[in-house]
Amino acid sequence: ERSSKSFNFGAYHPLETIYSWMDGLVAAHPNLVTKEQIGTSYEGRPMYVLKFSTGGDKRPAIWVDSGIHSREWVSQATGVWTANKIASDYGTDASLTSLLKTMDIYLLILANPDGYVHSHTSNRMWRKTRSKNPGSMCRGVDPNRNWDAGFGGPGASTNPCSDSYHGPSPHSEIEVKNVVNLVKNHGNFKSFISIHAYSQLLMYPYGYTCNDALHAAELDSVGRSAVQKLSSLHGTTYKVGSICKIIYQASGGSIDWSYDLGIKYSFAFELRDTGRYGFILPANQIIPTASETWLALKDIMEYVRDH
Ligand SMILES: O=C(CO)C[C@@H](Cc1ccccc1)C(=O)O
Ligand SMILES: [Zn+2]
Repeated sequence: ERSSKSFNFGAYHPLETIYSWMDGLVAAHPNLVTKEQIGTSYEGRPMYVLKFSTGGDKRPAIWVDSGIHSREWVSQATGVWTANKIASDYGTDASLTSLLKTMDIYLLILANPDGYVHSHTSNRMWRKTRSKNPGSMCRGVDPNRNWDAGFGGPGASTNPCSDSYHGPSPHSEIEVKNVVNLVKNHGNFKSFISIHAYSQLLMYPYGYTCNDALHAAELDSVGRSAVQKLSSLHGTTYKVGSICKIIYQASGGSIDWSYDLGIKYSFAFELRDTGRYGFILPANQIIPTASETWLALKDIMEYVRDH
């Protein structure tokens, strides 16, 4: 079977390839990485988180998810590269090693597995889940409008055929429910980071309102520091701000839910680019994108570790 050595991080891979690569990563780093199934998707596919831990029980933890919107392929590819980076650098990168002495990292690479398969096999531009909507020919709920945070408010659609359809009720989507259950049962997450593409933005709550979050000033300064590190690698420029102010009002978003649950350090990345290729980012930009993004992720994680 393919060892993780020969894996091409600079390509977009189908679900099965990513899943078998995950098994290879776990096998190669048994004292650091475990794979936990957090549930299944609507169509019955397993949902796996990679847990990076050096011990303890329910240590303070950092959540990172990618691929909640299936068409944003550089997001899932960045998740794969990041998983490998953490496993490879543990033990040599002093800062990461010290972080993993006291904290755990949970990484959900394929947050929307059904949508990801659909975007590979049927419709490259598919964004939502693949659930059936009663009384409609249109499938799917926007998993980033389905969280119990300003649910159903402005910035989401009531139309099942819309790409921002919020669904019949909060957490109606099993893919969302699985994450909600894990995060609530764990109870010790300090940071919740969701990776999207594209626009080159680092955002913090809120999306459901343009009123400032209590910790907006702190989150803004953490964000600015992180994007400075990001830009230092290839000169890629990002904007920083609250979701509502920097792009648009969006209700039911994941990081609004995590923030209101008390997970202060909640952020959403919008990776490359700014519209030239959009969702169809050439594969030769995966590694540069993931590499620069890691500098920002690491900066945020170090801040969380130290505060
Ligand atoms: O998918 C997008 C393209 O990645 C933009 C994201 C912006 C967003 C991100 C986090 C929370 C709420 C909205 C969205 O509309 O859900
Ligand atoms: Zn998105």
